[in-house]
Amino acid sequence: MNVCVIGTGYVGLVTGVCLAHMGHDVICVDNNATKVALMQSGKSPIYEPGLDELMQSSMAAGRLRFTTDLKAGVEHGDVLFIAVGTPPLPTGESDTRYVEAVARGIGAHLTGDYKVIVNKSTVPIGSGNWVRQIVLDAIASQDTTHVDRDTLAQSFEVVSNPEFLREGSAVYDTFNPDRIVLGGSSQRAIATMQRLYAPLIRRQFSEKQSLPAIPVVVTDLASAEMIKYAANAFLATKISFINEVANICDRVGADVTQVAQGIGLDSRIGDKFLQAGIGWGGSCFPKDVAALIHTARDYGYEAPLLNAAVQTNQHQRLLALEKLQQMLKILKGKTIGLLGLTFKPNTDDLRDAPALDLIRELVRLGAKVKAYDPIVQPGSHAAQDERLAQVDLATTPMQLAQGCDALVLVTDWVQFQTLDYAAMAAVMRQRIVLDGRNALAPEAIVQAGFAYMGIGYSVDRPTVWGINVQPAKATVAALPAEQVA
Ligand SMILES: NC(=O)c1ccc[n+]([C@@H]2O[C@H](COP(=O)([O-])OP(=O)(O)OC[C@H]3O[C@@H](n4cnc5c(N)ncnc54)[C@H](O)[C@@H]3O)[C@@H](O)[C@H]2O)c1
Ligand SMILES: O=c1ccn([C@@H]2O[C@H](COP(=O)(O)OP(=O)(O)O[C@H]3O[C@H](CO)[C@@H](O)[C@H](O)[C@H]3O)[C@@H](O)[C@H]2O)c(=O)[nH]1
Repeated sequence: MNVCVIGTGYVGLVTGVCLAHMGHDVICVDNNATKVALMQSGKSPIYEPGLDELMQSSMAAGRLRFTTDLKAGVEHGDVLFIAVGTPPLPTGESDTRYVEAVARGIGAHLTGDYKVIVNKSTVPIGSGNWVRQIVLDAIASQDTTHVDRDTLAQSFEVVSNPEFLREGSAVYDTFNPDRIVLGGSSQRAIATMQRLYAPLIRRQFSEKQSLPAIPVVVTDLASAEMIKYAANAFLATKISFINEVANICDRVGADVTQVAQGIGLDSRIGDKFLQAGIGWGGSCFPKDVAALIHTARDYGYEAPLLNAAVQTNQHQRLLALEKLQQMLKILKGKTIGLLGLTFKPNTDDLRDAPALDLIRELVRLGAKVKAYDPIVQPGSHAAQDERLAQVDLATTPMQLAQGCDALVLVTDWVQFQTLDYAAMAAVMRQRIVLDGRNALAPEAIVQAGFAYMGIGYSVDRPTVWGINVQPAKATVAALPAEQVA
């Protein structure tokens, strides 16, 4: 089928590339000419494992093109995906101006051939009908000579098809979704979408044909839109829940990693998204939970559970600061080294990253902040972010450790598990590791000469400190087990 994807951020680009890999003929449109030129040269503007290779092979096969020309894209596509950003406004409400601009642009270029307009962006409940109206308004003001306006008005339908991919595993997630959600009232539009996704649903394009077909949820527009918000809100709440349990573990002397394992084995709970740490961030959870709370408020409902999930997260995101203060007391003049900056591993995305809150507060308290991130390297695009202006970016973990009073693991990049911590300890001023993701082996870190703190770890494990442990006791606790009498 002929497909047009408008907006080539994480979602648009990955959707376009994967649909091309499935055999469709895809044009991706973006209004950022620099980005389009980069993609035309076969390079992805985002860091996403596996994307470049797939992109280049589909381009070579002639099934994937990039342009700034919306008209060409609209004329080409039987299915037109809207995949532009919906960032948060200061009120928490979703900023839908980019979706609106694209819907207007589509309406201005419709040809009279049947097209399905797909809301792939995460949009407020009710946006499907709103997009339809914007397209109709644009048709009404279209300067058409070739097709009458009634024909144009009947030539399209709107479907909601929310996206559930995660950054860092976006390609894998697109080819292996847990479900596909299609919202709309037109049988023809839904059938078109099912035809589009048929190779994916039956996994016909890959070697994974023996796996069961991917479930397709067909529903109305509003329910499809709500499924997206409810999924993200549930996952964010689940993380806030385990973080709250971790904070209690810290106080009572239990180990949250063991607790997570213990509850996760209950199939009603499940073992995913139970990793306690310094809070959830990224381009989606914070903005989507805020948008759902805002929608609830618009309808006179306060959504107390969602508000509590956000509140717990706000506390969690500054927990590292609290723990550093417990250990180092005065942070003014101290040097803190951050291991990782991005909101999660395998992405260069800094949107709403917990590291940014931590940097802001450490700088405010007079600490010097250094950071090492495998992707956000000095000179990289991501490193230009003005919120990193006061951060001394290191090019190696050793360079990071030099002169630090403490290291904080902020992002659980897998390579941080196997750094030469003994060598790093040797060049530090004080030897403290605060593992903000519970990603390291505490015993190995202590053996390398560090005092180790996790999030929600038990004090009865001799090598680990909890938040309520006084420094004197903690010094003893950090010694190798045989020396703790
Ligand atoms: N990032 C994710 O992991 C993810 C996952 C699921 C859903 N979503 C949702 O998908 C949507 C897109 O998110 P993203 O992170 O890919 O966004 P993004 O901000 O990374 O990218 C948006 C792209 O749209 C382009 N654009 C803006 N206005 C345009 C216009 N008028 N015409 C053409 N192009 C235009 C921008 O240049 C940019 O390249 C959002 O609603 C988001 O909530 C994101
Ligand atoms: O057990 C966990 C799991 C995640 N996180 C944090 O939660 C945030 C989000 O992580 P993740 O969900 O893996 O990343 P995203 O790429 O933001 O993906 C989420 O947001 C996307 C955008 O809506 C959705 O499509 C995905 O389904 C949803 O998982 C990150 O800061 C993680 O560090 C934890 O703290 N503990």
